[in-house]
Amino acid sequence: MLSVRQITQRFGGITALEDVSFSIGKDLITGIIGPNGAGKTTLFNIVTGIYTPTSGSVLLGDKDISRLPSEKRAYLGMVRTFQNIELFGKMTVLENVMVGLHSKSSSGFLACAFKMPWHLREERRIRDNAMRWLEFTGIADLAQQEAANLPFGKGRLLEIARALALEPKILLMDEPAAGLNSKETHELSLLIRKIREMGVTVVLVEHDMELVMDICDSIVVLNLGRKLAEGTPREIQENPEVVAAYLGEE
Ligand SMILES: Nc1ncnc2c1ncn2[C@@H]1O[C@H](COP(=O)(O)OP(=O)(O)OP(=O)(O)O)[C@@H](O)[C@H]1O
Repeated sequence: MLSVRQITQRFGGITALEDVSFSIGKDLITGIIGPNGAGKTTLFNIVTGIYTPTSGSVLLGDKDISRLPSEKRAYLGMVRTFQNIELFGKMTVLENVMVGLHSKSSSGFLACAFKMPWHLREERRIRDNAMRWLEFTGIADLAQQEAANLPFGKGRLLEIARALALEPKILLMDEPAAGLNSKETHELSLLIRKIREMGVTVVLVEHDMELVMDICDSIVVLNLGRKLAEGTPREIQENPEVVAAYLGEE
């Protein structure tokens, strides 16, 4: 469904990625891992449209999206979450999810300004829909709290709720477990599985090896800008080259 073909990325004299190719299976959870400096963030930024690769392409189905900006990729069903949570602090938790839905709303400015009946109906529909995603991620009880007051782990769940409200086909997550304690990480693993069961393809860049091995159906390992291995968690754990790359890091 999503594939990268022969991606090379250079920054001046540094080659961050060289000739990286792989495909991501529909309705699966795919993890991208690798030691520090392997090129994971660079690859994530290319897939999500922040960087245009020096060469190579990103395909969604048959469509070459390598040069599409992030917001256009969102229209095609690719939505991302950030490692540094980006929420509207002054708004409530519920409003944070509603904001994303308003951008998809059909209700125009005048209808909104004059509070026309169809606008109010639309507003209620958006509110109910946003609430549904707060329930899905387990934070409905916090709907009326200011987002700035949320504990870190709940903020991460809110960011996931907001991304899901856009009804992505592919959810790309940048280190979703970063900063979470072990209980929160366990809850996150259950949530990511639930997202897959809903028929959403999940791609994550993640340092937490336990989480990756637990939830991923497929793993791509990068090392020094190249693809070192690709396979099931078991195949990756048993791959001597992968083990050596990680040991070399210590
Ligand atoms: N904007 C940039 N300009 C110059 N060099 C860069 C840039 N971004 C990344 N690099 C270099 O590219 C290489 C890969 O970096 P990248 O951040 O993608 O690795 P990573 O696997 O995400 O690492 P980490 O696990 O430490 O976050 C590194 O050598 C890095 O210094």
